[in-house]
Amino acid sequence: MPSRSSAVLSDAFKSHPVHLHHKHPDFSSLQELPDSYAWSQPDDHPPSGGPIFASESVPVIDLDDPNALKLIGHACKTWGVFQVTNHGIPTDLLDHIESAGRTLFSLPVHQKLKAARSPDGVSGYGVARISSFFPKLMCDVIEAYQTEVKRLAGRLMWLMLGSLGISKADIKWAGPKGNFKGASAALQINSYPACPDPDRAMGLAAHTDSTLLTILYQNSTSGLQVLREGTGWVTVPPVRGALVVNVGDLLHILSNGLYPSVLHRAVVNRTRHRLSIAYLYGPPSSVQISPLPRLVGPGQPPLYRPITWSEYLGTKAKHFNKALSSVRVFSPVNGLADVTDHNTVKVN
Ligand SMILES: C=C1C[C@]23C[C@@]1(O)CC[C@H]2[C@@]12CCC[C@@](C)(C(=O)O1)[C@H]2[C@@H]3C(=O)O
Ligand SMILES: O=C(O)CCC(=O)C(=O)O
Ligand SMILES: [Fe+2]
Repeated sequence: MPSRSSAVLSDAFKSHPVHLHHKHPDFSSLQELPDSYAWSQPDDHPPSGGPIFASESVPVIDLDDPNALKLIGHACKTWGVFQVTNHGIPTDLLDHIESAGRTLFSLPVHQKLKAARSPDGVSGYGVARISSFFPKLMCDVIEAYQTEVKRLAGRLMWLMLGSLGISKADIKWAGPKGNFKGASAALQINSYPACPDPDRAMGLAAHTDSTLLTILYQNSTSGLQVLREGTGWVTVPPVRGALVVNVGDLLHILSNGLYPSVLHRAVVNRTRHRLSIAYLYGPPSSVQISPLPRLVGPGQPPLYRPITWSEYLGTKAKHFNKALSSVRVFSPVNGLADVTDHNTVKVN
């Protein structure tokens, strides 16, 4: 993570430090799920031993496909998530990051704690910041970074924006070369140890990312699930060499709700360790994100007020899954809840 990015992001948490006082168990030696990790959401949780089989699956898009722009637009509108192949990041490099992540997580707990993340920090070893919103613990860890995906993130931004009819002239903050040079980002490595009681545990609770987009590498153990309206939780199966792309809350705002951010979570596996690496990508610190003028008009008022990434992260740290609706300015006349608001997520 460039130091500039981390300054931008850590500023966001200065006023919302998260104090999580708990032990870091050595998962490799645990035979039973500790009570502090036992969740009680049986209805909301898949049975152990396999992915949910849905009739539809998350689109896998070949970036070399001449129809990639159209396919991406459709995926953003209908799923909020898709996988990409032929993205230009060599599989060898992905294997390399995975083994670097494994090496980090296999260190003894006391060594990992030497790099513990502070309550108002962004990087370091620890549980996800959203843990403070849940009474039970998740098997999740934060760590360092990689930068090769930045170029891919810029390319995906133009594909996603292009599919909305937005051109380089419309996004001044992409810089004179249009390469989003000033973009901020955080790289998070998540480790989900094998769990003796996966039906009662949670890897990472349901959330949307506070980003423009997130690029996620997952190893060969499945666990990522996205919420699909009318279907329920759908597993995003690992595809060798592919990367998952999530629409985040800031793209939701920028697109005036046309590309809704995707609610997702990670479940754990009884026998297999799972690793994922999330590249959380957002705008430069000074940029106010608001619905793009091209996407608003007489029949389509701007639905969200302007907000910087740092301010949005602060809002998320306070309101969690109600953050997006707290930024919303225009309420539908029929008084119905916005289907794209994720404020009805059940917690224990
Ligand atoms: C830039 C960021 C987004 C994030 C908070 C962070 O500073 C770095 C970690 C990100 C993450 C990953 C797991 C889920 C999440 C909600 C969390 O607790 O930490 C996201 C945050 C986010 O997108 O709001
Ligand atoms: O591990 C996963 O698949 C999900 C990780 C995630 O959602 C995140 O880091 O924001
Ligand atoms: Fe996420």
